Amino acid sequence: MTPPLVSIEALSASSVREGGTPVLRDVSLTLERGEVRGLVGESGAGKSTIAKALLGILPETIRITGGWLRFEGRDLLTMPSGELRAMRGRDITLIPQDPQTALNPARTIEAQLTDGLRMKLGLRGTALHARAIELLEEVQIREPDRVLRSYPHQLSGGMRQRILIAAAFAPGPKLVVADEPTTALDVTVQKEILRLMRRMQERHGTAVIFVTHDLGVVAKVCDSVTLLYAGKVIEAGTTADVIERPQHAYTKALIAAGPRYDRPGQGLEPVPEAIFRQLRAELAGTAAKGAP
Ligand SMILES: Nc1ncnc2c1ncn2[C@@H]1O[C@H](COP(=O)(O)OP(=O)(O)OP(=O)(O)O)[C@@H](O)[C@H]1O
Repeated sequence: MTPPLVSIEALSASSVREGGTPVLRDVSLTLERGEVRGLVGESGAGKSTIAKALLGILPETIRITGGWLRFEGRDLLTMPSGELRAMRGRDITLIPQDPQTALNPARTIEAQLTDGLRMKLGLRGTALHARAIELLEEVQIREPDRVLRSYPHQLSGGMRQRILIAAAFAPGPKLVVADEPTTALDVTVQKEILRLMRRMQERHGTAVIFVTHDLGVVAKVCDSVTLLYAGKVIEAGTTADVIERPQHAYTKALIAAGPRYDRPGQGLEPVPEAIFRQLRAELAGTAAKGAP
């Protein structure tokens, strides 16, 4: 039987910097080929830690204390670093949060876009240039020749994010990790970028881990969702199930808190303090269960 594309089993991690504070608590999730899964939670929930673990770029100050992280059945945590490096940027790519800082201000778009194509796909010369043009056309950038000659500061945030999306899909990856790819953009541009991401994902059949704090974004682009709080999975399922029939009080409160793309103007209730008390009690229960 083919293993899922990504399989995370009982993954636990702690922060060395914060005196051993748990960062992930027994997190399990799977991602099938072509599936788009939202990883949702507020700041500090552990979303980026999971994303970084998948890309093999966890900082030394975060230590994995248990569990498995498999990609096509192979454990990424024990994979030799050379293999992991070869896989990163080819089989697993990243769309970063902030298009402003992700691009080098001193190099043209063409120089940056073609780096990956040269290294990962071995393209050279006119074939390289032609592929760069094609990529920009695919993300609906007009005048791609001019854009390739530009420097990042000459382009808008939305244009820069389109370029990073093109770069992430260029090597034909099996998995794209999108780390809050629309947070730094204004609302109208956000919607365009979400539509573009979904179109690219469908066209290429790529699986996506979509990191976001916004359930509205999940409703728009994700097939499934895993909701985290303080490193623990609170609720997971298909997007339709979780949004239409949330089981946990925290999920219900987040949905009420909005913003909801499908119900503009509704919501915006803050999450009640009683729900955070309940979450903290549940976390204390987890810690007690895990203790020797
Ligand atoms: N480099 C690091 N070293 C040690 N601990 C870290 C590091 N980065 C984050 N942490 C801790 O790990 C926990 C989870 O952080 P993480 O960045 O994964 O959350 P997040 O859900 O992605 O939040 P955000 O939306 O703010 O990015 C937090 O308690 C944080 O303090």
